[in-house]
Amino acid sequence: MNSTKTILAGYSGHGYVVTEAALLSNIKIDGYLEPKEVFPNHFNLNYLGFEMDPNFEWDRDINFILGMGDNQIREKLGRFIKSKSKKILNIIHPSASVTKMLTLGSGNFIARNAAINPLVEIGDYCIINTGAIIEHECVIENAVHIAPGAVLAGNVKVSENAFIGANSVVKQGVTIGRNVVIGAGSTVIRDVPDHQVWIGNPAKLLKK
Ligand SMILES: CC(=O)SCCNC(=O)CCNC(=O)[C@H](O)C(C)(C)COP(=O)(O)OP(=O)(O)OC[C@H]1O[C@@H](n2cnc3c(N)ncnc32)[C@H](O)[C@@H]1OP(=O)(O)O
Repeated sequence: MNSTKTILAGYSGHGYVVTEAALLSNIKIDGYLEPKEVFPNHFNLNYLGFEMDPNFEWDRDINFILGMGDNQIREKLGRFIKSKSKKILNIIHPSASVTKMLTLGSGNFIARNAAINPLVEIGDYCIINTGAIIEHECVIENAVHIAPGAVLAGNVKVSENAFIGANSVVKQGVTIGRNVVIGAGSTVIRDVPDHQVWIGNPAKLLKK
């Protein structure tokens, strides 16, 4: 009998979306982790404490699901969980259309109606959100969030911790730097250096 528990870390807005996708994928969630019990408890999950609590029992047989939307928090927790030699599941909504020719790390979430074409590489702890389109040969590094409806044309590279805003478009071959934020509805036609916020069409620097 398999006694491995599956536990969701982070049970609020984004966590609800991940929870629904997991349940639709027939993944049973044994409970959630938060600093405090969450009300209302929309999915009637069991409260199992907080992973940063010194009394948390790491020696149990646990697989984790990451439910937090913030890139840096998600990456930090993902690395911490891995340091405890625990597995972090990828959650893929059953309606997502995902190539078999995908290289995928762990702790990722691929949301409802996302589309991912061949030869894409995705690292760990990423969110490919609702209806996002990831075209051929894109490379997405760790802890990236591609927000709902965003389109990455072919051969785009998105570096660690970047956030590509809702409904934005990134032209083929463009590289997005680390910790970059692309504002909602932007069209990015040239490379964006690390640690910058760009907006508009064509996208331009808002701030560093
Ligand atoms: C499931 C989910 O919900 S996932 C989340 C999806 N959410 C998104 O995609 C939102 C992405 N975030 C944004 O677009 C934000 O507006 C940011 C990060 C680009 C900028 O945020 P802030 O730093 O707070 O900027 P702020 O709101 O002060 O605006 C600064 C200026 O930029 C303009 N601006 C802000 N965002 C945008 C945008 N997306 N496109 C065009 N102009 C913009 C503002 O009008 C303002 O211009 P002004 O100075 O002439 O008045």
